[in-house]
Amino acid sequence: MGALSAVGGPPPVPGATGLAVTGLRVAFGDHVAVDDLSFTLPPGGSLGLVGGSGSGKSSVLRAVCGLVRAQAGQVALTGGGAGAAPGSAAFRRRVQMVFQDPYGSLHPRQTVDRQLAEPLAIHRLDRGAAREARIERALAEVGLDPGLRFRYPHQLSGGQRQRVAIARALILEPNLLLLDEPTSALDASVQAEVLNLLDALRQRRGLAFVMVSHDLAVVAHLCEDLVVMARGRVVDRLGAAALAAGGAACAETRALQEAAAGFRRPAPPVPAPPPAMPA
Ligand SMILES: Nc1ncnc2c1ncn2[C@@H]1O[C@H](COP(=O)(O)OP(=O)(O)OP(=O)(O)O)[C@@H](O)[C@H]1O
Repeated sequence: MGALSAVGGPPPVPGATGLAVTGLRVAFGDHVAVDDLSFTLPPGGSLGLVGGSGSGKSSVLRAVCGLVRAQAGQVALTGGGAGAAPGSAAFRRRVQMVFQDPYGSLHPRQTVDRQLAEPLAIHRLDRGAAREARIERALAEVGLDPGLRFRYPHQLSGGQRQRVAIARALILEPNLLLLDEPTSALDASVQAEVLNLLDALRQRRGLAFVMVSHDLAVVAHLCEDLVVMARGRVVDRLGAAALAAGGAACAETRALQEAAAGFRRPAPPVPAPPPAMPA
């Protein structure tokens, strides 16, 4: 990614869903990973969760979608999704997660077709022509060639695997995507393709995003707002434009900005113009 750039975000669409997390606490034994954490995501909005390693970012996403049990706090959908209670089938349909490592999140012995059909079967949406139509649409939406439909994960590139994982998340037509470092396992050029795909899907479908990333440039590119975490707590909240402008007031945010600047690759040298031909 290049310099940090702010995004405007799509206008809210009717039925767009948001998220309210209040007083969330997640502990693993004696270790408190998330401590009294609250944030809101407006319907159709996009929020980046950033912070150092071990600050609790992934635990927040896992608690929101019910993969880990929260010891305290509330998770509620707002906007069009209000009323779908955590744990209900309606919530599981509306909220989908995309993981960092598509190799780990896809079943190694199942074809793309089967991976995409499974959520449809769970939610009883696989009757008759609906199964075919949904699978074909999901593949097209993530730009995957229909010829890859009966391949296994090991027969795909890393970028193709992550597209399958995104298609699997989209096939139930969710309103909120939880993205846990969705591009960090990919090569830089493929990262940009997948980020552009996510951005386009968000605009097209009016999706809301919560995205965890180490990479401030990635988050600033895709998200309008950022929450900075340290030691399981929120220590800063700022807009992508403020992040791009630099000079955050919070020490943790500044440290992330400095780390991002330190890792930014220098621009490639501009080739010298060819020598002028004698007249
Ligand atoms: N299943 C688990 N069992 C025990 N401890 C866990 C578990 N999951 C996370 N932790 C611990 O909780 C803390 C927060 O982890 P978490 O993965 O949420 O952080 P993170 O900010 O996403 O880190 P990273 O950026 O390195 O992925 C860490 O100290 C981690 O070791």
